[in-house]
Amino acid sequence: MQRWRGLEDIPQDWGRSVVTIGSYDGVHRGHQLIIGRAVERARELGVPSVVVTFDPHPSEVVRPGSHPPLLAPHHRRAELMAGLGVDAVLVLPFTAEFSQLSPADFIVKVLVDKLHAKAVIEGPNFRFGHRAAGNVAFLSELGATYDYEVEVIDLFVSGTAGGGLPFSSTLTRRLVAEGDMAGASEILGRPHRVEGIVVRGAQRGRELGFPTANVETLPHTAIPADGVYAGWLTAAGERMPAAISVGTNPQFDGTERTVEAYAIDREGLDLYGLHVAVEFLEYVRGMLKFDTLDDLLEAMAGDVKRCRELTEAYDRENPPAV
Ligand SMILES: Cc1cc2nc3c(=O)[nH]c(=O)nc-3n(C[C@H](O)[C@H](O)[C@H](O)COP(=O)(O)O)c2cc1C
Ligand SMILES: Nc1ncnc2c1ncn2[C@@H]1O[C@H](COP(=O)(O)OP(=O)(O)O)[C@@H](O)[C@H]1O
Repeated sequence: MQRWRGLEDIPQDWGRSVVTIGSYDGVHRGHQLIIGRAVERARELGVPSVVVTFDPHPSEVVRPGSHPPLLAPHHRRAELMAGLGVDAVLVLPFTAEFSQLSPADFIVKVLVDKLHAKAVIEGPNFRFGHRAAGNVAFLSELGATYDYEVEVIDLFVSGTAGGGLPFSSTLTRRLVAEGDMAGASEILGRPHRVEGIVVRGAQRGRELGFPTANVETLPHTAIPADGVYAGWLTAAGERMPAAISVGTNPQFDGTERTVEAYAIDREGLDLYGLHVAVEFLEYVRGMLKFDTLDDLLEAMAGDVKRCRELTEAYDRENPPAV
């Protein structure tokens, strides 16, 4: 898959293509349907498929300080898109100047002049151009002039997550913020994951008998609500069942909010400085301040047992693809 960081990275001799445009944060199941259809249509037409996305998130430029928490960093989105068979991802720097482009100018500058769009695949709520004034009706209208077709894919509505609301990044962010990881997984099609470098903490975990890798997450990461979670810690290509703690460690009167993962039954790991991923399967309990340290230790032992059971059950039901 090709990755372009701006319009100037598109090869000069790039021919016609099938394009889909969006933030696609999280590449959730609704996104997967649209992107999957773009890949399929591209194959039918015998041309490559291109996903166009933005960095930073457009809302940050339109309303500074409003950058939403992200479900997946761009490199992870690219990995997921490559997995869907996408041929190229174009990440457009979303500048103040870019945000001023009218819907018609956006179409001409990006879709027509650069990507030579033959087909554009979007969800019904796609908006683009200055003040988000462009919609799929306008996009279709200009297709007659510029020789591209437009296909609109229905929004995916979930069974239960978020009470049956249409799948969206906003809904997924809300579920993550509430600690509803099962709901988030249902929309994403996989457990939510955060990543970053393992940094030093209070060096207390080892004394408690549960060393925890403290993960310095990337800016704007969607971090689940404070609490204890079952999930996995992936380091150096190995995915290990884990008990995860998110919070300020009230037991020790901490103030910094951390994401820490104890790889269950693993001893002697040295993870400092490694880039790791933490996946959240299920909420186990809230962050508490116990009366005694022994009470915390007893609770942690119970958490670990529960996390082991939950991750084992998940892996039994979802055997990894070979
Ligand atoms: C399974 C699990 C449950 C935890 N529960 C709590 C808790 O209820 N209250 C709390 O203050 N800290 C809790 N923690 C966080 C620990 O306080 C923290 O991991 C420990 O202080 C080590 O911190 P360090 O990695 O900075 O050394 C929990 C950690 C784990 C792994
Ligand atoms: N089973 C394990 N799970 C997580 N980290 C482990 C494990 N075993 C050893 N480690 C190492 O120990 C470190 C955590 O120990 P801890 O005492 O909590 O120190 P810190 O406060 O610096 O996180 C991790 O960063 C990792 O390098």
